[in-house]
Amino acid sequence: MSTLSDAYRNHPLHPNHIVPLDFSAVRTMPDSHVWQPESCVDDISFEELLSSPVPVIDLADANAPELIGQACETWGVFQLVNHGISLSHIEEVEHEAGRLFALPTEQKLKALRTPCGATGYGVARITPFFSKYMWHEGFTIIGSPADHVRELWPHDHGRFCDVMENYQKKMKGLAERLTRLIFDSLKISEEEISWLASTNGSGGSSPPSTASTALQLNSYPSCPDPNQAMGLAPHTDTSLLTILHQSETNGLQVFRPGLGWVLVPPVAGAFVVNIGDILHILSNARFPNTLHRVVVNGSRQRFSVAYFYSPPTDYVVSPLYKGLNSGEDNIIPRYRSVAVKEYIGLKAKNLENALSIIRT
Ligand SMILES: C=C1C[C@]23C[C@@]1(O)CC[C@H]2[C@@]12CCC[C@@](C)(C(=O)O1)[C@H]2[C@@H]3C(=O)O
Ligand SMILES: O=C(O)CCC(=O)C(=O)O
Ligand SMILES: [Fe+2]
Repeated sequence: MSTLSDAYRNHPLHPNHIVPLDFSAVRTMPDSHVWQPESCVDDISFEELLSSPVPVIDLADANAPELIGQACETWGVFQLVNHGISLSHIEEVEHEAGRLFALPTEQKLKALRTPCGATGYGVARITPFFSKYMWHEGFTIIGSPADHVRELWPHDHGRFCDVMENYQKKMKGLAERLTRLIFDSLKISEEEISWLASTNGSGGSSPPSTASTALQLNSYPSCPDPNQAMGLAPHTDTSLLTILHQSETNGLQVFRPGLGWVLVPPVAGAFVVNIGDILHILSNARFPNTLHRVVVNGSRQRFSVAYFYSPPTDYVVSPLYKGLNSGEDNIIPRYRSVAVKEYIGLKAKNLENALSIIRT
């Protein structure tokens, strides 16, 4: 069975598209990082934001399944509170991420992602598609980060690894729970998603889930001219769904057609859940794959931690949603079937057109 790392191995990156800037040494904006003004600031006003906020859903609320279904359909993104993962666990992850990004640049470069690799320190994978660089550095983890982290802290890598591995386990449980709720709202049966582990909480032994998952630590250093910079350029996630925690500094914006860029305000302990391309395909385009970006700050460094959850890379994705009522049955599939690994390859070559290539 192939893995997420295998899926990226066939799409090597140019070395120029791996190494982040040494942000600690920068006092003025290098031209390589200056974006056209119109691509940076055109977010909606505070008043508009108040009248159209990204939904915040309490997972302990009896209506949560219905509210999640609605949010997926209208926004493709929502904030989740009362999800059962304690703030102290999240803060531990942020603390370790902060420790990593605070290392001197030459130290961080010891954990640099290789051109054919999927994990380690480096710029965002979408970098080659833009003529300017982003004000961002990242660290990607798939499973155990030990190989990279040993290079960073030869005598003291255990704590970082434990925290990240433990967090991935928690995220996986939450991702499975959300996936079940979401598929339920689409009237897609468990049999059609056999790759999803049956963690029914009854204590019985259950088959291991083979979902593809990755944890991405993001750092957006404070920037001498935030209006000219881009933290993370507009993109959709490839995943089925992404569960993100953002530190207390504003930065994440989602694009709402007809409205513009809408801030997703940080809520302590909340997760931002957003629909990725794979769920957009599975839902036969009923759920939008939310376009989002990150703007940066003039005085504060911002961190976020994103957990990407997808079916196994060999799984063939096709529109499973056939309508909620029998009258709607057999609605026309908007996309052809595509294996997860094939889709990753299409996106690695055509960031913006991957979905149109598989459109029927
Ligand atoms: C599983 C993954 C999704 C991701 C590529 C990756 O291998 C790990 C990094 C992820 C990330 C984070 C920043 C935005 C993004 C588009 C990118 O460039 O790297 C996503 C990728 C994705 O969703 O395709
Ligand atoms: O930093 C953020 O808030 C968003 C990060 C993101 O979009 C990603 O990692 O894909
Ligand atoms: Fe993203």
